[in-house]
Amino acid sequence: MTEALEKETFSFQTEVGQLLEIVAGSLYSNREVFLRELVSNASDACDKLRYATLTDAHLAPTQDFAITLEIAAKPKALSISDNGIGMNHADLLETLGTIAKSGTGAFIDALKADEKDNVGLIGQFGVGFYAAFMVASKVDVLTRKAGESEAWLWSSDGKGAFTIEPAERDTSGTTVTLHLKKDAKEFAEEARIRHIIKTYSEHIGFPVKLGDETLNAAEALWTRPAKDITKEQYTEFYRHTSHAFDEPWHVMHNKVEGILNHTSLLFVPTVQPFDLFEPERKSHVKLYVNRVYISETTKDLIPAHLRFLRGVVDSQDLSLNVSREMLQTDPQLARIKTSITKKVLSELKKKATKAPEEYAAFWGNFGAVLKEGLVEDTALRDRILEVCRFASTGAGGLTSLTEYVSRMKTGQDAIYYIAGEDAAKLAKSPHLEGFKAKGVEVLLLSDHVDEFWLQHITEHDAKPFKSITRGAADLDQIDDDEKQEDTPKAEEADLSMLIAAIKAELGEAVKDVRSSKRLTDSPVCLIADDGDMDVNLERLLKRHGQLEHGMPRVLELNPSHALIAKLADRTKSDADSTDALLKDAAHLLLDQARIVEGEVPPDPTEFARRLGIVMTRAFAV
Ligand SMILES: Nc1ncnc2c1ncn2[C@@H]1O[C@H](COP(=O)(O)OP(=O)(O)OP(=O)(O)O)[C@@H](O)[C@H]1O
Repeated sequence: MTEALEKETFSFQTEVGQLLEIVAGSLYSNREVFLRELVSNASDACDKLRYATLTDAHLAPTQDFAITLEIAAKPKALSISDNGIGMNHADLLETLGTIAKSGTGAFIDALKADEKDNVGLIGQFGVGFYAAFMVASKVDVLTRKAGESEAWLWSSDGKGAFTIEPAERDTSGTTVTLHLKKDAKEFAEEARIRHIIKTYSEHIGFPVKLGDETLNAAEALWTRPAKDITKEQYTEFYRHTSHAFDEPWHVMHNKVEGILNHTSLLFVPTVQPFDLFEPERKSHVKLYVNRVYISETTKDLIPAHLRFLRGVVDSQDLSLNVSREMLQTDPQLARIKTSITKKVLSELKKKATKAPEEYAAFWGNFGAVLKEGLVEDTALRDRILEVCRFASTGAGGLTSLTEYVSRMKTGQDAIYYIAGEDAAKLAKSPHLEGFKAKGVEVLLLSDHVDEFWLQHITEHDAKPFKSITRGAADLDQIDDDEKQEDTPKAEEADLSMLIAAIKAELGEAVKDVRSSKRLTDSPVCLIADDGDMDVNLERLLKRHGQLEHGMPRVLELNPSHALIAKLADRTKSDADSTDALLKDAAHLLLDQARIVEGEVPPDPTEFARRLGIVMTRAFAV
């Protein structure tokens, strides 16, 4: 028997402690949202119990599901009760002392880094239950889990610790009592509470009561015809179901009738949810069967690459007895999933065409997620590619592949791209010089996922994708925008001698040394040889420990650069293999190319020594 008869004291998980300090201390302009958070939790608890009664009818509460508010005048307090699933001792320990939410660490770091925007950040994260401490100096949670006989009282002043002790409760469910802070007494006024519920909780599926009065419509919003629903009502519902604070960027409310009836009310958020890039890649759309909540976070309903969606899907045609485990193999659900995915993609396509600027904001938030679908959803790959947008060296803003192809030059037979970590840095890469000079557009791919979909999709519209940091850049066959001025170049023969000398000096540090066609301003750059792994992919794999050593790269020299021309000249006139300055220059050129790529020279001391020598020579004149 694990029952504890005494009052026990526990410390909050460190992150909760930090969070509570901020929550309690912040002058939150919008702090009435605490009530929405607690009503949401109560509604979730009712949803969960209703689901549990499907398999165990004994668990059903004696009264209809409802959320009941009570106000105490002296001392001022507000309580929120539900006859939902309730919590036992283990649940309390697990949920009301810790934050199980993924992304918490990153969130706390962001809070620490940006003290000014605490409030905005808290809004994005959604503090859930802990929002109670914005208005309460002490919070009591009296709860009894459905199917169990013991009740528990959880209590805390939000200052580092909480207590749990055995208690009495006649029925299962939870009552959260807020002992209001001095400056939060307004939340013990009926009119204020009535207004808050109307504003924030009008359309949740359960009645919220104050005395005999029901304060909300208590009708699942998605069951109403879209034409009767206002923008504000959608926003309220979005915030409620997803514990969000932003406006939805886009609302999709669809009723599909026919072989497989289902209604979906889906939202694309305006801001990135915190757990977007967590490894679990959880979906947050709630599945209902005929208005009975079944589950959230199921990949069987929403593919991982649409995990930014929030909202609900309700179908009359799924079996109510479907267990969460059985969802995985339910063919009906698989069909709903495909239908929703197609619908979302077609809505995104419309947005991308009609409102490209708005779409750019969406793309900035969720493009990297959506592109995961290029790898995972082979059936809808083309449709996903259609709504993909890319930064490029072209006409500013983002471009689609179709637009890119329409701008390709005569003689250009590939879709050129450069991949790296940061689009702004990529835009300055020396590899682009020759392409810019010719007016050939290059896509700037800066999401990790880009390297992976490019392994699967090798061409678009019969044009192959080609990395400009790998293999030869054959720009000669592409028509020039305008005739290039002929810049003086190192003589072919001299250049060959220089190349041979540098190759000999650098040895195995490089795979080869070649004359470059892609450089116009920079003296050198590094590329991956044809058939070798592209530079950025190699870097990513190394960082994730999936690759120990990279391949040596090819060092390209710009024959039109004054430095290279001088060096070539020097090799000719002084073809002495013991020329120390030339040797230093060879290493410096390689290190320079590495630095431009954001890498550190492997031997910084040697690099500094050589640079010192060369600079001394330069100033000695
Ligand atoms: N009224 C309640 N009845 C039963 N369980 C509850 C209740 N309130 C909170 N809980 C439990 O505590 C957990 C934590 O609640 P909290 O509001 O902090 O986060 P959440 O609801 O899981 O996340 P979010 O608020 O971001 O959706 C809930 O997931 C639930 O398990």
